[in-house]
Amino acid sequence: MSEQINSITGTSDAPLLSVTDLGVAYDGGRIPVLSGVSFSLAAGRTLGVVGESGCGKSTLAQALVQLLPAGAVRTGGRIDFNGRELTALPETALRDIRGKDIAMILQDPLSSLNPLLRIGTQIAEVSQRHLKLPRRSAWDRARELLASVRLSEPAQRLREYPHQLSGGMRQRVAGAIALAASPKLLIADEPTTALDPTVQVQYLRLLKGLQREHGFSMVFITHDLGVVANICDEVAVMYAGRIVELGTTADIFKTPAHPYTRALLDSLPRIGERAGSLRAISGQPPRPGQVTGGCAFAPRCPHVMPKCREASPTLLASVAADLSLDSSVASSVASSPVPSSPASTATTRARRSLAACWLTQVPAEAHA
Ligand SMILES: Nc1ncnc2c1ncn2[C@@H]1O[C@H](COP(=O)(O)OP(=O)(O)OP(=O)(O)O)[C@@H](O)[C@H]1O
Repeated sequence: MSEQINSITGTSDAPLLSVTDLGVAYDGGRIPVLSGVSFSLAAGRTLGVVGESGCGKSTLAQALVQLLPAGAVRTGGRIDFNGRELTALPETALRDIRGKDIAMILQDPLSSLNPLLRIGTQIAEVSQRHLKLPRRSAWDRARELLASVRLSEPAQRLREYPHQLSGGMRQRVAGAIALAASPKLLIADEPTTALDPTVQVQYLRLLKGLQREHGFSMVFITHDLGVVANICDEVAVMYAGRIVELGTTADIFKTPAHPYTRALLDSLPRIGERAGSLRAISGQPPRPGQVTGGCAFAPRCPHVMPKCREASPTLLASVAADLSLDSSVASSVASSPVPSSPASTATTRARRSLAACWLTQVPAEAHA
């Protein structure tokens, strides 16, 4: 599976991060919240993880650093990072990796910053701990990091406390802390959601610039496809705890295959529309534990077929769905071992992405 996914990203290098068939469940393992999640990410690339609220994005972020909340357990799968299987490491080894090789930026920096400690102390302690810098050098580095996240008067900011800064400034401090030990992977969980739109744009530019400079990979979690378009090389679209479409940002935006991806794109405001006029997708996503068999999106899908309610499709090679195809043509695309005539037409639009949808799947040989 990961070999196939790598071929989508267009990178031949061994991935920095590889997630295979990851499952997580709450309530001591009884309520599945992530199922069969697989993807890989090469060095220096950014994967956007996108989906509506409650689809499992933050749970995935927590699972990546092996910091699931109480009551949640990994039910299967593995996570490989930088040549090591994270899911097999003891907690002591994980503690060395978190904050050093893998850093996180969360939506609300107040929840990650200590209100009682000066900004400088909080940044310096990361490089003291993980890079073993002496205190003086760690403070010098903290000042440089504050300058690199474009915080004005860095020397003065070092002596301030989180409450003395605006939300945008605090998020820059969170960025400086995340970069303090030169991580290979940055996981950013909705880092711009709480910021004003203009500050959001500045912050995304900053992150992209820092990534170019330092070369880290990013998993960027967001419900906002507009943000994805700005910052991500690849996109994983999540629905009800599964990845339903995975491909390059260009493919996902130009030729979305999964009806849910289309619905997300259709919900974006169009040029000329009033700001805030986001069209909601009708219906609600299922809550964890409510998914019973079949495709979880079937109850909301305008292209649902009987098969969709019977069995859950896995993430397989897809064509850019011509959703005007009637369902008989669509099912021939899905089930024919050698593409028949209408399917051949469809395979001319075959592209390098995966989708978990009966309507859009084609046999692997059609991609040759
Ligand atoms: N500690 C918990 N115990 C039980 N269920 C939980 C817990 N934390 C989250 N959940 C449920 O797991 C599902 C996935 O939550 P998660 O926070 O990962 O989704 P999300 O996509 O990040 O949503 P949002 O965008 O709103 O943050 C949700 O239905 C949520 O209610």
